[in-house]
Amino acid sequence: MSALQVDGVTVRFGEVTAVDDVTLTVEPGITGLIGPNGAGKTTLFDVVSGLRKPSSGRVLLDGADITAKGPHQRSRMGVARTFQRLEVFGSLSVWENVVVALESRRRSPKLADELLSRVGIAEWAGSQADTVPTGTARLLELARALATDPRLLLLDEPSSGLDRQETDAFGELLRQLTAEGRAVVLVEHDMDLVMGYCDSVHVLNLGRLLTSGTPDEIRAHAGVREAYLG
Ligand SMILES: Nc1ncnc2c1ncn2[C@@H]1O[C@H](COP(=O)(O)OP(=O)(O)OP(=O)(O)O)[C@@H](O)[C@H]1O
Repeated sequence: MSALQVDGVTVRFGEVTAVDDVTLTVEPGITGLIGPNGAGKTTLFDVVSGLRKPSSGRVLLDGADITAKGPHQRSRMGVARTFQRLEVFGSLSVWENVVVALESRRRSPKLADELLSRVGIAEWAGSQADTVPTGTARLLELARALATDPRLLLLDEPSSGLDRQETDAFGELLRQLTAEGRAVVLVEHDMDLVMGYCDSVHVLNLGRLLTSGTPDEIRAHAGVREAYLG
């Protein structure tokens, strides 16, 4: 059974159709969601995480229809998400940010150190969150998402702010997370990360699903090169 099914989802903002009858599945592993600016990637994440109700269509998590459920219910069901614009608590320390996320699930604060080590930012634990570099703040967002022990992890441009070496370490971390049975979906413009680490890729263009396939299939697809890869 697919971890996630998006079934005929359409989102309209007035005259603009941001997501246009998109049907796709996400299997356990790493899935890329790519496409030019304005293709509808973030809007689709909003629909999957429950922040936006689709104009039509359904969302299924492990086969169960969650379309009517709100973001908190989905979060409790195992959906976690990070944002393109960072959403950490700036006045709290890095460590406290993770503790807040753990406590929201009644999980032990003792897990915070382990999570910070896991994402590679343990040395920043005592720093105030709004003083750390962007790449570190992105990894903190990931640690906060992992604090909820998600089955489905939606990451919106997680590698921005990371250098090449950090991006590769990040890709390896994603592999470990999926080895634990989690499904990871990546909205990402860094094609080395997408092509190097994704098991499958969906391409959106102007709100529609252009194609889906393995990284090699996507690279070879003439329409994708024209619309996006250049
Ligand atoms: N709240 C909104 N109100 C009106 N239009 C919106 C809103 N949110 C998104 N849109 C429009 O919907 C379309 C899809 O936007 P979306 O942000 O989902 O694209 P994206 O693929 O995530 O782009 P990017 O790579 O630039 O983040 C765009 O035309 C955008 O202008």
